[in-house]
Amino acid sequence: MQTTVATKPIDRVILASGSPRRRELLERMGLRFEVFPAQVNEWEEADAPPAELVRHNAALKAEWAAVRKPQELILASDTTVALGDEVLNKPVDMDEARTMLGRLSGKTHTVYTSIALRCEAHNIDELDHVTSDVTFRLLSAEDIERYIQVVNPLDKAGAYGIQEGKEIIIAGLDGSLTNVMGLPTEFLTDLFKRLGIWDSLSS
Ligand SMILES: Cc1cn([C@H]2C[C@H](O)[C@@H](COP(=O)(O)OP(=O)(O)OP(=O)(O)O)O2)c(=O)[nH]c1=O
Repeated sequence: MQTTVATKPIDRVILASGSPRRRELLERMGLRFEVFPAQVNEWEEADAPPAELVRHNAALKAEWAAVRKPQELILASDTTVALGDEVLNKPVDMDEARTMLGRLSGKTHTVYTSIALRCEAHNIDELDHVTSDVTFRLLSAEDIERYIQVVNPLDKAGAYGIQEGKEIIIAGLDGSLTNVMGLPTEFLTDLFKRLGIWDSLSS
């Protein structure tokens, strides 16, 4: 005899991320959510195509959570910085952070953040990415030292956070600020509305 399992309505998001910025941005959106950080080995090659890299990593994180919580709506993301043809991920130490900030100095780079949304029970499987262009001020060695004293660069792609100490490093932004911080909230709002689940997540 076949048994059918009742499908649970979508009433919250499972954020498959350990990033405090993603949590904060989701809180600001006013949605019901729980945090369930995915434990995966991310693809981090410097010469990988950035769009493919962030999409691959978000899909990996979403998959990790979706197999463990097939009834839930899983949200996963990945952020990276692309300077020309090169991908700058999180620096491994302070020296690499200094080098990354020196390379970004006086230039415009592109920040890529992907969004993977999965719900096995409701057949939701969405994968996309958003880009923003960020221009750095011309930084002296003193500016870089001052910056890494006020901001921990080690847990951030490109060794900087646009949300912290931006007066030291940022000259301009073209695109979404929340995308640079790790979760493009405008894009996400539109996606939830398109899927018809915004009201059930926020009410
Ligand atoms: C460029 C930039 C990145 N970042 C952060 C966002 C991401 O948290 C981090 C990039 O690493 P990610 O691998 O995208 O995320 P994470 O490891 O912090 O969290 P998880 O994999 O569990 O979801 O860099 C900022 O906070 N501000 C910025 O301006």
